[in-house]
Amino acid sequence: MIEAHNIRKEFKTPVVKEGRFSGLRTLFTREYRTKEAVRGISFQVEQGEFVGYIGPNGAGKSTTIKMLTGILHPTSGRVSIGGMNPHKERRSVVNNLGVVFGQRSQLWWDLPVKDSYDILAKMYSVDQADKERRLGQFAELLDLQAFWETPVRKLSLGQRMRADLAAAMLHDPGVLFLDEPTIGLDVNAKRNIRHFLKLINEQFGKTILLTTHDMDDIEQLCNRVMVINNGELSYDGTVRSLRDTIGLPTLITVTFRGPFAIPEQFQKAGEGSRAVPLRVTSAVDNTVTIEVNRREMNTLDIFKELGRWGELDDIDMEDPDFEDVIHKVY
Ligand SMILES: Nc1ncnc2c1ncn2[C@@H]1O[C@H](COP(=O)(O)OP(=O)(O)OP(=O)(O)O)[C@@H](O)[C@H]1O
Repeated sequence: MIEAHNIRKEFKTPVVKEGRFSGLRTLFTREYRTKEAVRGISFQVEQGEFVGYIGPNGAGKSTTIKMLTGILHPTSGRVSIGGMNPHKERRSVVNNLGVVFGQRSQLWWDLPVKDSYDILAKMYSVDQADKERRLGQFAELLDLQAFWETPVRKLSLGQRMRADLAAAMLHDPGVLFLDEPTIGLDVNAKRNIRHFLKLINEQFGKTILLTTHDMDDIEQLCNRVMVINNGELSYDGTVRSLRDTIGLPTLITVTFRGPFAIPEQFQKAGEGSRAVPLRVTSAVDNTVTIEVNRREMNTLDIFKELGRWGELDDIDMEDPDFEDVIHKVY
């Protein structure tokens, strides 16, 4: 469906001169600096997948998306969407593509929301019946009626994002590229957008590539995540196995009823404590905090081990925050 085969992108930027008349000299300079923004990336996204594409600022995400949408031409390598080259067969590819940029709208700023849909329907040759049927559906799912007549510039950010999503879906594309669709939104608005995205992926079978800095978006929506770092793919797999690969510890807080004894090999700063999968990090009164690597010890064994220390009253387990996992990859 979406295919990138060893794509690279180099940008050549003029070297800015220092000193007096620097601007003028830069204008006539022949010196260029080459920046390799994407350094030979390959991946394949199948129909109906929901894939997260993440990486630190400047890693090359937008450059990749621009190559996939045909806005930029790869310096080398090959891209195809539904078997077509987005640069050469732009018209056909665009008909099957919806794009949402959280940072800017594709709607007409001064026009009422509904007028933008009229223009887009004409641009994509969507007939009247299809337009009305789809808008009816989106109006319900995204609650668009409340601001149907409002000029786009007067919409709240959450409303604007909902209006933009409907716009991207109006011509019923099979593939969606979403760039930060929840940026700046409050908890409720994020939840609504995520609910809609999940629905169009699961019920309508849309293939979605999502770029975001919000790790909750990734955890809640994506089956698969690709991490780009300094222009190269550093991970491509499930969110679950990314957690496992990184192997950050799960935090366990256990309260004992009555006396308990921590075996020496699990004690806080005990020599060799690094070698065991379970380490006590603090013990205050009857409450003990423990770090455990779940790759090395399963839940049942953890419970059995703790049961040997004393009579258990309460246990709380906290898996590592996905945000922390990602920091490890970056
Ligand atoms: N038109 C351009 N000309 C020169 N350099 C560019 C151009 N576009 C991007 N770059 C450079 O390429 C690198 C990758 O940029 P890109 O915008 O793809 O990163 P990103 O992962 O999308 O970052 P962010 O999360 O900040 O949006 C950066 O170093 C950026 O400065």
